[in-house]
Amino acid sequence: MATAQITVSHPLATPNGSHPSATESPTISLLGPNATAASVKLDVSAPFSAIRTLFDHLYSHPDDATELNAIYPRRGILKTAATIKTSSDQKFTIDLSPKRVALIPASLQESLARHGLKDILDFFNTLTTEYVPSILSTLSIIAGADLTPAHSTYNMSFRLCDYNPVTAAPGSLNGCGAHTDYGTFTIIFQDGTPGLELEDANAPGSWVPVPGDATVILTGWCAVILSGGRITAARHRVRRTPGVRRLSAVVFIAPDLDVKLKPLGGIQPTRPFSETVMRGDIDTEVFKEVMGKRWRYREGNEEMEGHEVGTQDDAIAKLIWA
Ligand SMILES: O=C(O)CCC(=O)C(=O)O
Ligand SMILES: [Fe+2]
Repeated sequence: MATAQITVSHPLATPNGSHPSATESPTISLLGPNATAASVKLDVSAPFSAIRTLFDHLYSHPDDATELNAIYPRRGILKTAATIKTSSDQKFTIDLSPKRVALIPASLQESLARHGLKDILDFFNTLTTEYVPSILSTLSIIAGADLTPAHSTYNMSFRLCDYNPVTAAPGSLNGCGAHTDYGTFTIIFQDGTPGLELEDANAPGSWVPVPGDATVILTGWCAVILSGGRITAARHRVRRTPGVRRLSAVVFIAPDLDVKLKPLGGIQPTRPFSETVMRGDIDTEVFKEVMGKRWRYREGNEEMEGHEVGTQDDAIAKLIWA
């Protein structure tokens, strides 16, 4: 296995949004004055032409899309709510994981392999074997406790996003509504098209654009909890430019499903967590279910009762903080 050298200089020593030059040593530069978001230089790039090919193939071959969706009948793999819903995120996604890939029938695997899937899966495999362990080690330094034992099963998912101009609301600027990812960390590859924005932690409601060619690591709620608040998580969103297509490839890494989400042993929390969290009542699986409902509502894939509508971050904040 290749070992990626990922080092982080002291967060405050790295100016906002600065990019390390080839000769400089940090290969990660933090996008803000804390550990919520970093722009990274990785020796792997996402195969965007294969990603475009796979989306276009599935749009023009509905039988293949139907067969692919059948491996996960509950919600499907290719999500296209934006073709009919104007208020949801105006994007299409392909949501995969190692478990789901294994369920794709061999004949469909072969056909999709030729239409981009092979290159895409090779990319995700390289990325996870070469980079995930070193990113976890780096985050462990910031957390002050070893995060790796809570990630022994590689609970991860792969998402391809197509912010396609042809949706129910072609003029809408809403590509992906404001949210904080639920897991430990997320790696986002972009096709060069801007749109991703981070909320300024010191000025909520104020959004900072990320350069369209940056590869970004964002931390999520599980990292916040396990690190006792030492790691904070960046809210982010994607704005569309009407008429412009944008593709992204995203890996979500979460703790193992049975990990109790509470500050890891030995960590003194930076602010008090709820009793529910401190008792260890919530494991990753339950947390994902709680958070997933609002997530799917925003993305147009699940309906909600009127009184339940609120931002997913408000609901999580209420659950985890004292
Ligand atoms: O497409 C992007 O750049 C980000 C997508 C995202 O934040 C997500 O799917 O959670
Ligand atoms: Fe996200």
